[in-house]
Amino acid sequence: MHLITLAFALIIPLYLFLTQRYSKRLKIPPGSMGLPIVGHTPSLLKAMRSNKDEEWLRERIRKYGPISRMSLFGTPTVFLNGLAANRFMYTRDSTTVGSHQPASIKRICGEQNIFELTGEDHKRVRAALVSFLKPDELKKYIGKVDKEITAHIKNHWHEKQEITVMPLMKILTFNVVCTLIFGIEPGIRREELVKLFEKAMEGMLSLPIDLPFTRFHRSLKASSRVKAILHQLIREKREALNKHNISSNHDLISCLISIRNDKNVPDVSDEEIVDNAFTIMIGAHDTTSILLTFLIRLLAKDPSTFSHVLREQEEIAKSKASEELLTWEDLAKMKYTWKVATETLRMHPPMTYSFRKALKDIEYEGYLIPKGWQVVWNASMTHMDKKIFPDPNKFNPLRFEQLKAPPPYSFVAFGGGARRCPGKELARIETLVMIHYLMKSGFKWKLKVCGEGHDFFYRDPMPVFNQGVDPMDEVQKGARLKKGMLTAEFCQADSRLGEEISKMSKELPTSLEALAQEQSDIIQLKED
Ligand code: HEM
Repeated sequence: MHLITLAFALIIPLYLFLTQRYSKRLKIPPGSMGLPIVGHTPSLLKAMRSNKDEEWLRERIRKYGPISRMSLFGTPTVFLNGLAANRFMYTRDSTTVGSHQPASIKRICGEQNIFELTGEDHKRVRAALVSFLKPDELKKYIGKVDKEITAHIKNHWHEKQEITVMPLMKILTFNVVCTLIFGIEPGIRREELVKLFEKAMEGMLSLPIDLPFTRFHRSLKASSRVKAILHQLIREKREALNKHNISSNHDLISCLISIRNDKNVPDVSDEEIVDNAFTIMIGAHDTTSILLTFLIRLLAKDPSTFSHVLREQEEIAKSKASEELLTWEDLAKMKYTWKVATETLRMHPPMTYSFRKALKDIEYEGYLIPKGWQVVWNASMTHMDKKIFPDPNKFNPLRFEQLKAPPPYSFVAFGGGARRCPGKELARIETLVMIHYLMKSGFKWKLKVCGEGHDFFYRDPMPVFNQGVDPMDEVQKGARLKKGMLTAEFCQADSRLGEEISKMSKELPTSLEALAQEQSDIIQLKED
């Protein structure tokens, strides 16, 4: 009898709790859907293009709280913010949230790109990419990266008084990725690809309206040309592999072609290879070039950090013969330099927005995220949360030296969870090798004034540098540069610059080297 009473005493409250919980009608988050069709897209893109998107989002948070609804890129969207939101989104399983990109990205990168794949397909393609990008495998390629970087410095930095950093970093990371991912040697094909990729990038975050005058249309055209080249490349590599002219670890594409499942059939289809090689090229070269540009800029502004990095790199250089290539063990010694890079990523993460799609109704913080809606969050807003990173506007690499690591999902420059960046190791290798050779070559650099305004970059969707930042007094006063000292200019390698090049010369430069040279010449000429 006592047992029956006890059972009722437990079961009835549990029943009431559950029925109340699920009969409670969850509310859709507060907010609005903005203008018909375009929703909030133009307003957010405008804010990004004037580097005010965080302000724009904070205004929403002030108005509606950390969860609100809006309409972005033609899709009903829930915007989430904060550490709890990062944790929530990165730890959802693949049956609750699917990866999802704005329609423009999906169309330009292709339906089979890893960001679009879910469940088993995502696991399979990710595993194939990781088999090439994992540290144990990448160790073998440090020599290749080393050679690309020393050649780059020799061609673009030595004996120059001024350089434009961003376009050069793009050329550098493009070349590294061309070697490692595509296995394409320098030449006409690389040159065609670099231009096509830049064009494809321009329409990544745009309204997907495919009309001849839209950015989206131009990007789509560029991406289909790239994909045709990639299909041709696959045919050539397959033949070379069959004839044993190259091995399966020659580059990422050869590796993907060679992976077979337990039924001995190719594990990754040609479409998947093309879409993912394309996506990786965009993800890999833009992100790392942006990290390097901000890093060079921050080093120019902080002599004490500069000399600390210099000491670390000199120690490593001393232990090596003059032409000896860097090794995995050398990179492991560059601990301080990587902390400086990590702090750079905290302050200026190249990728800030993540997109997912609710695959079922989701309850979050008492609100309903309806099935089919897009979820967007600016994960790296936590990088500037003073409760997590005290004095967040201060560039302080030592914060990553302290024993207390930031809480999980607060430092998210490389994302988190099942979709965290598999290219982090390659980005680390490129960054450390580049900084090593800049220091070893004895360069020092100052920022050069070449424009007005406080905002030195904006997002489109990746950071683009405005011309002219942080004037250095000595340069402004016209002090002479010491011999051998480089002035790092941060100028935009965008279409405006392209237009100027076209105006000055009917014939565009044909080689990448010439392109870089032209860009700095133009800046030189403007100053004259
Ligand atoms: C500084 C350099 C880099 C940064 C800051 C960066 C950042 C990120 C972030 C934030 C994500 C997650 C996006 C999300 O959750 O929505 C991501 C994913 C990804 N990244 Fe990177 N990345 C970098 C370099 C690279 C490189 C060098 C490669 C390839 C060689 C690469 C390949 C990828 C791929 C394939 C994904 C998708 C992973 C998946 O969905 O499973 N990234 N990256």
